[in-house]
Amino acid sequence: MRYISTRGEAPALGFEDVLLTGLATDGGLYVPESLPHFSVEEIRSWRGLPYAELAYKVMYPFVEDAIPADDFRKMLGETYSVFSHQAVAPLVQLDTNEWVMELFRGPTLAFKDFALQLLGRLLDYVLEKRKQHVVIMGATSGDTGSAAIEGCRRCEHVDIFILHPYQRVSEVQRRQMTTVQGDNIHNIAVKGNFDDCQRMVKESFGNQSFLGGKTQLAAVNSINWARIMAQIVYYFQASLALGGPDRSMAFSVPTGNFGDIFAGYLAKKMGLPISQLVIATNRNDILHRFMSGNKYEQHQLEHTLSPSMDIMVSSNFERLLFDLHGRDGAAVKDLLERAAKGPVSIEDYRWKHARKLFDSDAVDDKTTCDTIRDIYEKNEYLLDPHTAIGVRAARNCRRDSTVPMITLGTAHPAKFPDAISESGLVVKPQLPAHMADLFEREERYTVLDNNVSEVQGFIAKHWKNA
Ligand SMILES: Cc1ncc(COP(=O)(O)O)c(C=O)c1O
Ligand SMILES: N[C@@H](CCOP(=O)(O)O)C(=O)O
Repeated sequence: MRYISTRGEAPALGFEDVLLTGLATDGGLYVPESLPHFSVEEIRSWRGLPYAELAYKVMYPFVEDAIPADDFRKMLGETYSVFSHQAVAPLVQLDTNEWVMELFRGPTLAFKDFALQLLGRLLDYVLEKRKQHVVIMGATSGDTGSAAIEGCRRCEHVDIFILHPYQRVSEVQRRQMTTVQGDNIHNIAVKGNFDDCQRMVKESFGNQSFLGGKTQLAAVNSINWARIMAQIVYYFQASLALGGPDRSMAFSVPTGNFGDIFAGYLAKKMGLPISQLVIATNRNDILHRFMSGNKYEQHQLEHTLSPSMDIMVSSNFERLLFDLHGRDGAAVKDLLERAAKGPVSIEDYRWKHARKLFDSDAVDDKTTCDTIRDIYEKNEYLLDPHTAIGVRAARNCRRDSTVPMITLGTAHPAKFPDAISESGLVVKPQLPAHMADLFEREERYTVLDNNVSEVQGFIAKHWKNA
């Protein structure tokens, strides 16, 4: 399998290099040159497989040139054995044909564990083979950071630098990152927002001279293709559990960086019958505004009760734009260069095609709280604020009530106690046993200005062999 850049100028790469490269040298994102396609018969034959084996079936075509089958199976077995539920991604029913898929049963309680537990193992495997070192540089609005640290901290050949927006992640999220001790783990609180952190990461990938040529950067954000690849699997899992592929499914996806829903779009292209994909955003609703009116325009970022989705520059949207533009990298490059300067639109027929692929909704804090409260009162089930946005959008956008609607449950409610109490509930979501002493653990992080040179200088000084 070869991977090509969405901006059309970087060299095509194989899986190993894509894994290590993160962002393409032309500033684009890597996507597979072509996708595997599975027949209904083949997908049906996967019913009842354990999650790790299903993951093997779905993902192996993407990695087969780089990793022998037995090695990949072993990695997947280890990856999904650390989840706390036997089903790995269990489904919870809210109402007739309405479900939440709990993607927060991994070690750091968010959907990021599905990909980052695997990414750590993939990096270890490839770096050990190559006897190579990398510096991981990642941006987080709260969940990617802890999942990346947990997934990669035991890798021998990495140093990890995670940038989070200072005072803009929940206390649980911050502590999940800053209390992990290790000489190769560095948390940086940037006096800015998530978009600033992500911009610094992308700029640093574009010019890595600050590392003095002694090592290279690797990505843990969903700019790394391996992240998206691992997130495709649970769409198959949910569908198979509810009668797919012999019936169609609808999914509602709490959306920020557009990685998770892009994985759903790929699952559909790979043959999974999906009749509806709902983009569910908070008030940082650039994607909903684009879907509603064909205007892609950045507004001032708002701080909401769903901080992990406080994102305006949605990285993976570029991967969709690439497809919408017939995989014309030059057109995507031109569009995104113009989008950095002001509002842009795309040709009407392309936009209409996007609207056939996705529905969308934006949910404000009050409605998020109302949804958390309503579902708790009716179902005695506690939603985190991101999942609540997904459930609300699912209800608002649903096209066919006979089709199962599955909202991706992206985080555990215990990560966001403020949103739960804001919704008027007195119930206190409990952290699981392995995190019971989180508030007693010692924290370690460095606060830096919103300045890329300062951040790069810090990394250059602190990585192991600097
Ligand atoms: C809890 C939670 N829900 C939803 C999202 C949005 O996912 P994506 O960025 O893949 O759109 C994020 C952040 O990525 C998240 O941390
Ligand atoms: N919500 C994310 C933001 C980063 O998204 P990613 O999927 O590109 O890593 C977070 O919690 O950090």
